[in-house]
Amino acid sequence: MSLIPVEDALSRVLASVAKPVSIERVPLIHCAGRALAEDVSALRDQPPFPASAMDGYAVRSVDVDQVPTSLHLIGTSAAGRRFVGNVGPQQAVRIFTGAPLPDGADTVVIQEDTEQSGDQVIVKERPRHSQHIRKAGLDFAAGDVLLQAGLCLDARHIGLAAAMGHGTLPVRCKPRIAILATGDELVRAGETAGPDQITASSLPATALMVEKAGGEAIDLGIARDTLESLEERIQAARDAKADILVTLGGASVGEHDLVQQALQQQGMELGFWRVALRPGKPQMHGKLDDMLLLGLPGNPVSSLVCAVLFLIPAIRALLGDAQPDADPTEAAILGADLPANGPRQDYMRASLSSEEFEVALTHRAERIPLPVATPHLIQDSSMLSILERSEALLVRPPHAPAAHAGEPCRVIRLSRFC
Ligand SMILES: Nc1nc2c(c(=O)[nH]1)N[C@H]1C(S)=C(S)[C@@H](COP(=O)(O)OP(=O)(O)OC[C@H]3O[C@@H](n4cnc5c(N)ncnc54)[C@H](O)[C@@H]3O)O[C@H]1N2
Ligand code: MOO
Repeated sequence: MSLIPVEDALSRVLASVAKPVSIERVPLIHCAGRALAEDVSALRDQPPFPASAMDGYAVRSVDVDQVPTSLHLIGTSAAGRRFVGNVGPQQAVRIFTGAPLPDGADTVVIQEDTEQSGDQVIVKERPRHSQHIRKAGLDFAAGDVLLQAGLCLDARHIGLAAAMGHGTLPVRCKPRIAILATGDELVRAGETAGPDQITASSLPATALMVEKAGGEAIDLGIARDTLESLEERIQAARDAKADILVTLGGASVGEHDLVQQALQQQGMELGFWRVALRPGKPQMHGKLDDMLLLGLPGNPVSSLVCAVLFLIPAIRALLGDAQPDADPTEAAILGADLPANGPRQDYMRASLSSEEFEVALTHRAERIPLPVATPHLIQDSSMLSILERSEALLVRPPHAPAAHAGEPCRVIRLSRFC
């Protein structure tokens, strides 16, 4: 099978997501990071009544045209307990921030512009008509659609939803992503490794990316390099009703790379295997009944790159995102000279400098600041210490010509995914 371009691979992955996951109602405080499933409208006006924005006195503006003037205090309107009655000529009501404006009053005089003496208040400064009053519905009105389906909910959305009168929101269920590391050489994080062993570092790292994207990570542990061990864990993923099974490693061509064979024995329909990218060439895709299969390569940097390119968009599609294939790159300036690229799309680990270049765009007069992306000299896909020092992946298309420092380039910011 020849290498397929990254865009084709992504289209095939997304085409194999049949439909978004179902919807559940969740209390607001548990909605952080969840994907809103439906448009949500306000159940009431906010504020629901004309309200005072200041502590002071509610008056009729005609009574305070000439100042100083003395008004008769007839009661108090507090937040949560309104004054019942009407403000008549030469009358005032003591009012506090957030309290309903009494009938008859049209202006609030702030406390600092008055003097109170018994049941009289002397207004010393002439107020602007209707000052310090928030009209009913100033913020929003009942029926206004303020939260759109597809939003990834944060504290701002939750505060707004609460003010709109909601206690729960309809969100997409978390897509269930089973993650299976494979290899005789692997031990779990924290376990003592034998002399020929290493830690399955991409198991917790991938789980974190899944959770950040709004999925639920199901840790299937480590399968050994036997068909029996692999098939047992694949069955565990089916039993867990996983939407996606992600395998880590065993995707390449060696005798111990049995993942594809094990999946095929269970009935996998292979989508593609091997993509024209670096790192991550052995990436595999398929389906086992309704379960999407993503075989990520074993090298931990390769698995992270493939998770960014294929797994996260698949999770977004499951969450009902209308554009799961939205371009994740942004503009930057190259910080070093680079040779011409080969036939695979390259994702180079790069640091992003905080000093930003001012760049004149050819098609626009304005100048925009851009970060400088400097690729690390060593690009070994096993090296996590370099990945940790990389804020971005610098994307180089297949056969890109040699490039020079200062030229425009495209980068993927890793903080969006990791
Ligand atoms: N003859 C060829 N050899 C290799 C090719 C090839 O095309 N022809 N491709 C290379 C590339 S590119 C990659 S990437 C790797 C990936 O192959 P596999 O997916 O089969 O990965 P493994 O062989 O199982 O492991 C590779 C490497 O990564 C370590 N590993 C595995 N799982 C984890 C994990 N969960 N966390 C951390 N590290 C892991 C494993 O110990 C190996 O060191 O193949 C090349 N070879
Ligand atoms: O493509 Mo491999 O993923 O170069 O390391």
